[in-house]
Amino acid sequence: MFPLQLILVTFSAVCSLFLFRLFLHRTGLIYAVRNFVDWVDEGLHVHLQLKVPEFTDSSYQENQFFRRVLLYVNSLASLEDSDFTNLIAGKKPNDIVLSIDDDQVIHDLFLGSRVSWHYRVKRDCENQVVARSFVLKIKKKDKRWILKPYLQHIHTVSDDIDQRRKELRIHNNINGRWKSAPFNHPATFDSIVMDSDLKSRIRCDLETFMKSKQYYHKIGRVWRRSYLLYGPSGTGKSSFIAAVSDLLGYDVYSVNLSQVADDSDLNTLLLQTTCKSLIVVEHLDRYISEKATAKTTPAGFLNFMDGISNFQEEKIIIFTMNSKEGIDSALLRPGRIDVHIHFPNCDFNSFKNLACNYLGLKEHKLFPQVEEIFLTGATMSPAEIAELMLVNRSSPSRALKSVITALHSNGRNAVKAGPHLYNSASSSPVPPYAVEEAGGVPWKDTVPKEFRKLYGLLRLKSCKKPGSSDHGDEMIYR
Ligand SMILES: Nc1ncnc2c1ncn2[C@@H]1O[C@H](COP(=O)(O)OP(=O)(O)OP(=O)(O)O)[C@@H](O)[C@H]1O
Ligand SMILES: [Mg+2]
Repeated sequence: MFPLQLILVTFSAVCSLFLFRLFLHRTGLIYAVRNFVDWVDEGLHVHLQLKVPEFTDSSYQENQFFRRVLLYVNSLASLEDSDFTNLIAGKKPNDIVLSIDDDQVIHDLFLGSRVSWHYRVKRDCENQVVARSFVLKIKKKDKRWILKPYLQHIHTVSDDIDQRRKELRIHNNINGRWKSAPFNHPATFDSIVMDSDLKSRIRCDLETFMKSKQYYHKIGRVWRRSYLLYGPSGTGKSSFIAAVSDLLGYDVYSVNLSQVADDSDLNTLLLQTTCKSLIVVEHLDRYISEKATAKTTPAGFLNFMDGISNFQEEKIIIFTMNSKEGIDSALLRPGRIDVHIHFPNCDFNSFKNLACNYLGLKEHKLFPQVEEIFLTGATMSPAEIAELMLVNRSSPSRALKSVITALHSNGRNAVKAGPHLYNSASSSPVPPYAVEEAGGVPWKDTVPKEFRKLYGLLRLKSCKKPGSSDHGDEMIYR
């Protein structure tokens, strides 16, 4: 009898606690309780107040730190959670941003310590702003260990916001000089169709890189990262570069190697690039195969890559190729290329993503038919499929039928041409959208043995072609 009573009492206590919590939440009382606890906590500590005026008193010059604090405070999640704040139009169309209101106090948590920002605005009799300032309030006991890192943190965050907001530019080399223009490519990380797991790994890799200055310096490496994007034409490599530029807020320096006069020209161009930029060399395989017209020497090109690797801080370098076959392994070795990303032709999954993006379709009665055709080994590039969807967007059924017809004829051609390397998942030696850290061959674990054997044979054959070895000692263009 006794244990039953105990269970009943415990059960009713848990239920009452739960109901009480629910009541607090529903009525907003929990908010009042939290405010009260904060108020008591504030009263129990001695505080230090630091003023950040908009203008310096002496010379009436703009205080750059005020601008940084304004950016920082407006980005705080606690502003979103506050009782009242301003909504204003952002710089991009349809962009709405939060902005702190006169006399508002916003709290922030840094290294476990609570700090607050009070936004003070002085107005004249015509309601015009005369002076603005922020007052930072921190506990005196925390000052010694949080103030310096906190101010540094504000610098970093505001830099990051600045970087994302600035107008992106693309620089192209013409006659030994960079010519720049606004870069308004619409591709974003969300609009790129690729395996979602791989996409988030790449996004994470890029974002980690951005935050790793201190780590790189600690291990004595130059803060830069290089990527190789390889795959058939029209699979999204250039769109991906635009998406990376949009994600990081980095300008693009697109190196046109055929416009480079010689090695020293290439070197000078490199020195003229700014930090926080993407250096892009597209279609490197094509340039390498045109040995006769190449104006840089192999050593000059390796110097260019090493120049970025050894001296150029806060840069991302992206190379694109249609195929890695026949490329000298010295060019692709770890340290020169950190990450290899494969861009394959469409499989059924990427087709479905394109159908969702371009036609707004999540399901359709023709999907099983499309899947069957993909299973036969037929494939097309995302660019080809996207184009068919775009022109037929007013009728999704017509769009799908045209994709089916095109896949059928591609499939027939593919059968006539025999197996080729970059096909859908079933016939490709490299899984769709593979990513390899330099030196790694992850697909070995996932691809059936027979395909690896077949790929081995194909590689052997292609290696026998003169000058096509990717393991050879000799340089690939002379
Ligand atoms: N993975 C993809 N996701 C979304 N759109 C894509 C993708 N691949 C291609 N497209 C569409 O096809 C067009 C051409 O793609 P993109 O220029 O990026 O291909 P690429 O791989 O750079 O080709 P190339 O090797 O010929 O330079 C893009 O404008 C885009 O609309
Ligand atoms: Mg391209």
